Amino acid sequence: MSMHIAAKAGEIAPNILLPGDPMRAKHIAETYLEDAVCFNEIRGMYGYTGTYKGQRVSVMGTGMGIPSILIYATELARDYGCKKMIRLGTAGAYSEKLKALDLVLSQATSTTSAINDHIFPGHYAPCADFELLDKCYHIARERGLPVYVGNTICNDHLYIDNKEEYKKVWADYGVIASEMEGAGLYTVAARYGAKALTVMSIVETSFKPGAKGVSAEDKEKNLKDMILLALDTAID
Ligand SMILES: O=P(O)(O)O[C@H]1O[C@H](CO)[C@@H](O)[C@H]1O
Ligand SMILES: O=c1cc[nH]c(=O)[nH]1
Repeated sequence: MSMHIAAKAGEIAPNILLPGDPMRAKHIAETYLEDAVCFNEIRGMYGYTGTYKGQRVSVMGTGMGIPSILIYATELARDYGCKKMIRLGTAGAYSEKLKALDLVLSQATSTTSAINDHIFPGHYAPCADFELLDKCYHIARERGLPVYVGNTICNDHLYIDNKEEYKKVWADYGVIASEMEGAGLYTVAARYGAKALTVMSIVETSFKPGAKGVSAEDKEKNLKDMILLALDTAID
């Protein structure tokens, strides 16, 4: 067991999905994994291991924000040997071409966080593992999913004054969407020799059509599409 994860050695699979929301981890395990066994309940951060298409896969929540995911991703990669770490989460649109429920694969991530300022003598550029990114993109295209790949921003805040002006600065330089954990995940994965990718669904956009008009059925289909995309990317 590590400081925040109760699993014994070998109870967590090398390939793991990492939603921010622990209840989403529970939903994925109960709905998409066979023979899922819970390996963590510490702090309500549920983690499960089961099988998908005959292969062992784990899923665990990470909480919100870089400090939270840094703790879990470090323990999973360093102490449990996780090798493929796929974050799946929700995001805000910065590019005008994105609409609600589009999928975004974070190729690289800018950040407002200072996590790396004390490690490097310059500015580190956290990026996705190319193999995972390439595989995920091609599966999404084969399935006809609305998928976009690009630089994203990992913010330390969700709420900010003058949000539209703030977004425009990043969007003017090609940043397409925002979330709050990816830079931590990509940095830790690199440090411990794991492959990482962030897959996101757009839930907030000030552009048309916005997220408010989206039906419950479309949301459910989008969640299912994203989970199956992440699972098929995660297996060997
Ligand atoms: O849906 P998740 O994975 O939590 O991701 C996004 O949603 C949360 C904010 O609502 C932040 O954690 C952000 O990164
Ligand atoms: O704008 C948004 C929406 C969801 N999650 C974020 O981090 N930002």
